[in-house]
Amino acid sequence: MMGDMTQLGSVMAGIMFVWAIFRQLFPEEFRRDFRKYTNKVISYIYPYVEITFHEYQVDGWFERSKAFVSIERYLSTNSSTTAKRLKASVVKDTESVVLSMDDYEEVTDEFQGIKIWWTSSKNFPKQQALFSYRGEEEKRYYRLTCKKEHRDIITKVYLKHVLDEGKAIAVRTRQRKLYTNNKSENWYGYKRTTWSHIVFEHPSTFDTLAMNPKKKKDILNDLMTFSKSKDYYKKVGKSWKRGYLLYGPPGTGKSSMIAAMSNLLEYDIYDLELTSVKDNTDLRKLLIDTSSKSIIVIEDIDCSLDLTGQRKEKKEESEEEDKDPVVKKAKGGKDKDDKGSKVTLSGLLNFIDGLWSACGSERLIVFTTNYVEKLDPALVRRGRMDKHIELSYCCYETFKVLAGNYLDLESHELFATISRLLEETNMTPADVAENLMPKSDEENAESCLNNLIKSLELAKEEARLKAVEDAKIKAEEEAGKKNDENGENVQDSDAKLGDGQGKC
Ligand SMILES: Nc1ncnc2c1ncn2[C@@H]1O[C@H](COP(=O)(O)OP(=O)(O)OP(=O)(O)O)[C@@H](O)[C@H]1O
Ligand SMILES: [Mg+2]
Repeated sequence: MMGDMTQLGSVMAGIMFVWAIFRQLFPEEFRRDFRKYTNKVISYIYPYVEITFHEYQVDGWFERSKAFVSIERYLSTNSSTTAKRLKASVVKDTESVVLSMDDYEEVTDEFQGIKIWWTSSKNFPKQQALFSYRGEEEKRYYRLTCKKEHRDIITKVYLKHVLDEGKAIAVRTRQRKLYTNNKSENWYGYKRTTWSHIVFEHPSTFDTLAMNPKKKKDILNDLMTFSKSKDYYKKVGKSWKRGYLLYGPPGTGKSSMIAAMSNLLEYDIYDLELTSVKDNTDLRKLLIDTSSKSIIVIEDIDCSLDLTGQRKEKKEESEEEDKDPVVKKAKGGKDKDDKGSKVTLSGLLNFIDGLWSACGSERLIVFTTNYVEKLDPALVRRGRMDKHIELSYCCYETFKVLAGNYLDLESHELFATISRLLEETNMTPADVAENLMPKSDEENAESCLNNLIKSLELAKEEARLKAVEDAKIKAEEEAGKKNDENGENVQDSDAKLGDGQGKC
């Protein structure tokens, strides 16, 4: 091929020379017709087909062409063994070095016995633009050359293979990211930066997550099934996404589970802080800027905004305010624009499953809350939040996983005492884990278990005292109410210790 190309180069140089003289002698119209016919003749005798892939497309000014990026990845494995001059670049935000062929290099590839030539090159701008976002830098491109008779197989089969393989390499080598949304007012500039990110490295996995094994298996199956169900979702006409609602007291493992999900499926995490989002339109922009294979998380959804079952009242209220400025003034005199976030419940519902939510695919949406009962039923209905997972106080099964993780223990004579105490009192997995962690070199597994027993006994005693205190207050209130009727104190019968309800 190189020999062929050199010969061809000399022929072309000759043609160019003749062309220069020709330009001087003949008028423009004549030259145009002549050029048309010469191109026809050259394409007839030139035995190759060339396809060019530019780095930036005309309509995708900021974004590198996806095809170009995939080809670059594909050739990075191929060219690093065959090209003589390579270009090394550290992929943005990762530590891996990617080798790609340098400009004006040529590598060959083989597909089903067909030889393909790839060259990398660049064009220089004809003139300097007055104003350009990317600067008027050179425009790089890859050019594929193959024999004319292989045109069909190359365009229909080989190119698909290159793009798919390039994408697969990107997935294999990428580092996962944890994104957070920037405040809406910081978005505008020459490039919209709706999300900022860091590399995501959280050690939580489904192995380290302590919970009822049956429940854990069920969640694992659900996630794995989801990740493999592209065709199924298409068949039933649903966009490929799934909503999870994680609820339970603080320290029961909701955030740890999100990290474990991300580690299991290798998805990025978009941690959405709703209070920083100006309005529903900005919420939609954020959604559009998320990628596939990701988990969109809204933590503590009950605290994020006032979304707690007041959809109708809020609508009526704001209609009333809009109609009557006096009412608005009376309600604090604030203009709507003065408020922090104007995201509404219906904006959030649309974010989850409105038309725009179908713009990406393979996405999980996860809400967490400590108070599930406070949420509007519309927000958590099946179809939006498909799976509701309760993470609860530590039970014996949960404790056994933690003892295995923290102390490498599968059994111990103290386990029976701990099991009984866990039934009698409520302690979060976070507190149990803290007690199981050795605090000095002198501590061993047994002393850690004893620390836990002491803490559980203390928690039990505290719960008992609190229950007595609550009962006393309640009785006094009841007595106050009934004082005029019969003057008797009502004995409280509701005082309960941690009764192990809602565990596992
Ligand atoms: N189920 C669990 N399995 C393993 N570790 C846990 C579990 N629950 C809590 N922990 C430990 O406690 C710490 C706090 O847990 P996590 O942040 O996941 O709780 P959370 O439910 O998200 O709490 P919050 O409601 O306050 O956000 C974790 O770093 C982890 O070490
Ligand atoms: Mg949390």
